[in-house]
Amino acid sequence: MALFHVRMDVHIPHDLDPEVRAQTVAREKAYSQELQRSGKWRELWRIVGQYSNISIFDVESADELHEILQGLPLFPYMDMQVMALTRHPSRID
Ligand SMILES: O=C(O)C[C@H]1C=CC(=O)O1
Repeated sequence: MALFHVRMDVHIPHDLDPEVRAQTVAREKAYSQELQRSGKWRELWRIVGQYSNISIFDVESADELHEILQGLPLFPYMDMQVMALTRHPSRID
């Protein structure tokens, strides 16, 4: 098990065909909800005032996370920052 904190900033071009945009966003939603149901996409939060999110992924490896992120329909329009997480020694649970 490996936990990762991911920030995704979405930059869809303003001149992208509105139908392509709507279809891509709909596919992104279905893809992310399937991964949430599987437990791999553990947290998904909107950053207030930005077309960005903070996510926590619970996956087997960095390679698996890479596959998941590359499979995002919005991947071509995103900047991402990934941080690998490990357990803090002061945690009590
Ligand atoms: O809206 C976003 O933050 C981008 C992306 C992440 C999940 C989803 O449904 O869309």
